Amino acid sequence: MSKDLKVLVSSNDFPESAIKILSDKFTVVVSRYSNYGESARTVNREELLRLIPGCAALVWCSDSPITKELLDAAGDSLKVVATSSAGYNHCAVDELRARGIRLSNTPDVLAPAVAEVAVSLILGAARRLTENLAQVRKGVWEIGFSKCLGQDLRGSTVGIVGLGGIGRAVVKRLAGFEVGRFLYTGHREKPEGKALGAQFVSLQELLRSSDVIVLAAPLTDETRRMINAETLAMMKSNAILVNVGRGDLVDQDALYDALKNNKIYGAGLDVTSPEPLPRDHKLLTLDNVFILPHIGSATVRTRRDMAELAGNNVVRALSGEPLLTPVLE
Ligand SMILES: O=CC(=O)O
Repeated sequence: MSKDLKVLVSSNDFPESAIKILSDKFTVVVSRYSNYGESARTVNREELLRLIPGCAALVWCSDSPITKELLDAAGDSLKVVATSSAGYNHCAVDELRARGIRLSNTPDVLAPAVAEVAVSLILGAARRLTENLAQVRKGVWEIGFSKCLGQDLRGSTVGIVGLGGIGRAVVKRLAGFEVGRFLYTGHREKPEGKALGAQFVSLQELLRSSDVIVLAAPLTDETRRMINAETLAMMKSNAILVNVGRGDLVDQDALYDALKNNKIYGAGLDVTSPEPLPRDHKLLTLDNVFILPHIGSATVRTRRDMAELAGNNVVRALSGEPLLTPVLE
């Protein structure tokens, strides 16, 4: 390891403790800009193109796409990309593979925080928080024996699509809500499912039986728009759909139609397509959707843990050791 090796950090808000992990060993170059907001992203793109030539590692701090243009500018010196995120659908995996560049992500460390947001979304949709909060703002409180009544989690069937770290953390957190039964679906039955008392079923069975459906799957060609007009039609009329994965898991036009026509009860979304969702988007006209601005992992501790894991992956890669959390070795 040597200070001759340069590491580029793609955003100016990367935690100090993670910068230190890198700067103890390498020369660290940090972008002057953040990646949040379209205008910052635009200037940051130029900044990164300017800074990346000669860098051995790139720490990526957002879910904006890593472009071929950036990888071309990096050239042969780039050995590893460490994305500070669990999802890596923005990471041009095929390009990295073709160039022999290693890739790491930050799974697991964010599962508890994302699961907390999943629980918030379930409660937000089940207890109709969008319309109830609007009542408070308007000064018109209409709660009676028939108006604005929500749904109980107690006794409900909760279906998890994708029993990875986040899915499992959701089940653990919901256990205290006296849920009736947990179902899950995915590529195969998992021993962890049994340990959690969750039953493995097909996607169709999960959609037909669940009162609450939590999408905790990565975005891949297989999962893209897995929730569409056809699969929404399989859901119960009291179903609540929660998405903490990626916006493109859901066909939003079909979701809008299902919510508008009360084909399902409600939705809670931490992720949308695009992000930010435009202020005039039709989903924002509905009372029965509770939307958050992609804050799943946004706690001080979790963002720091993610950043430090990304930093340690760079250290491992540049010392010729196996990555801690590899996507591409
Ligand atoms: O969405 C957040 C992540 O993938 O880390």
